Amino acid sequence: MIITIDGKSCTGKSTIALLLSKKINFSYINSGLLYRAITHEILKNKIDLINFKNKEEQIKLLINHYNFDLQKINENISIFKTIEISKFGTEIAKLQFVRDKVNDYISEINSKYKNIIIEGRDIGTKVFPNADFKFFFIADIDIRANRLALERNSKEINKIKIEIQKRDLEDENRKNSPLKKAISAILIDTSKLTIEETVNILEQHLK
Ligand SMILES: Nc1ncnc2c1ncn2[C@@H]1O[C@H](COP(=O)(O)OP(=O)(O)OP(=O)(O)O)[C@@H](O)[C@H]1O
Ligand SMILES: Nc1ccn([C@@H]2O[C@H](COP(=O)(O)O)[C@@H](O)[C@H]2O)c(=O)n1
Repeated sequence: MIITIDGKSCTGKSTIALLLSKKINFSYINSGLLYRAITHEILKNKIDLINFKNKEEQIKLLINHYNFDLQKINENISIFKTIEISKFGTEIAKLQFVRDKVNDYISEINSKYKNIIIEGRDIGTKVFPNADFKFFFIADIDIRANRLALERNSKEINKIKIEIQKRDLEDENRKNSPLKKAISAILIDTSKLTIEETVNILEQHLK
């Protein structure tokens, strides 16, 4: 069985996907982390991502030789969650060859597991349009900004709000696999829900 969770930034996709996967004993893929890992690799190789349009061939060459190491990625989540990687990750995710690299890897993992939860932006629309269950998360922007500020231990709520809004806008308006709700996806507004309540609601839908 394939369960997909897509939605806007900071709506709780990865938190809920991880907890639900443990509760119902499913495997779990956080596709955003894969985009972040590629972005980290590019920055590590000193490719300047400001105005990277003329560096696409260089990036393509690097990505061709890059192999995802899920264990290493999961051990270094905090490194991938920086503001810099969040910002450039959204730019890098616009490139179709990057999306192909991530989606090929997702397909490879999926082929090894019977039951899986995958979260991201285009999983229910593009990657697994025939998934068994699809969810789409939304939440009030102020609540999302407060949640991320809490996570980062920051008081810069307004700055964080602008950062999230910018990422949503870029994800929704890009040409390749834009963020949008699949028609068959169940809409979940996490604004007033606790983490536990959200997990329980999803579990109820699966019954
Ligand atoms: N229902 C909730 N109530 C309170 N806090 C929540 C809730 N859901 C998630 N959070 C918190 O909000 C923050 C963002 O959640 P999370 O990283 O899971 O979102 P996301 O949608 O995966 O974000 P992104 O796509 O940007 O990676 C986390 O600190 C998480 O603990
Ligand atoms: N399926 C996906 C998942 C993510 N992205 C892009 O990657 C960025 C980082 O993802 P997070 O979920 O970790 O925030 C995100 O802002 C998207 O631009 C994507 O395009 N498709």
